[in-house]
Amino acid sequence: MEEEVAMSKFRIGSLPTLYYIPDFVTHDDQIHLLNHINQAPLAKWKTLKNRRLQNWGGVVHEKGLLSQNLPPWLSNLTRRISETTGLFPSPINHVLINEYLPDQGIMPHQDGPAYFPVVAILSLGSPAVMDFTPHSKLKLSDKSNSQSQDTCAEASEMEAQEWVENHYPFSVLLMPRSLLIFKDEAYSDYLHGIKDSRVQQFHGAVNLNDLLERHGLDQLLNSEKEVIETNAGDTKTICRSNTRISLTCRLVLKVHKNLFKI
Ligand SMILES: O=C(O)CCC(=O)C(=O)O
Ligand SMILES: [Fe+2]
Repeated sequence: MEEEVAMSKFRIGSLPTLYYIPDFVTHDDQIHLLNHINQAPLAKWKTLKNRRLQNWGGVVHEKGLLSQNLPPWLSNLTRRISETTGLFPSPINHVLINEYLPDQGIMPHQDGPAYFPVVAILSLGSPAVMDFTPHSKLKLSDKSNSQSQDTCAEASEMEAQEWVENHYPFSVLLMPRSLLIFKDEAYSDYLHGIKDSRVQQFHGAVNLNDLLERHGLDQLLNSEKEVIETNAGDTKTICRSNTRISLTCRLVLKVHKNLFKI
């Protein structure tokens, strides 16, 4: 609970479990991290259809993590994330590094069941807009399965309707060097994804007011040349011109020591 109080100043939007920490790492830290990521052997990259990724900490299976120690340049970062947020019950042991070219993104998805339901994502390079979409299908079928046939059908339908009415899609503007954290409801009731387009709109982003309060629009526009305002302030877009690198830091509670080198 104490940690949630410490984190409360970083809460964004209407969900109690979504946090955004601007400038979590310095410009020098960003260069240092990017150097390590870019110096990794080519074989460390796994190329998917619409992005490349590096997997650190071991292999995640349904039954847990076949763990490998994180290198110090990553464990220094994950230790800081744990200490600052106080939201991880034991040290973060897995980091996925995603690389996106300006027209690449990630499909709406929910993170796998092997992870403890808290995720911290550090953004580096180009900004991006992350969209959160209520996960209604699963939620509704969960509810209808758990109710006993006819007697509860009506109550269940009302509950489902209420659930839909209380869950809205929203987006978050992920600026370079920021840390996004989401857990519990934001983790389980929403899919998250990034559109695979170079131009992304962010005028409805739930952290926009915080960013504007902190930087002012002029500074935001000037500091990141990819952030653009058009139409007399109505439409705000980013136009990604560089690579974005994200570090998704998570915890797998069930760990098997990996005896084999991978
Ligand atoms: O790149 C990001 O910001 C999101 C990555 C993500 O959702 C994941 O690795 O599961
Ligand atoms: Fe994810």
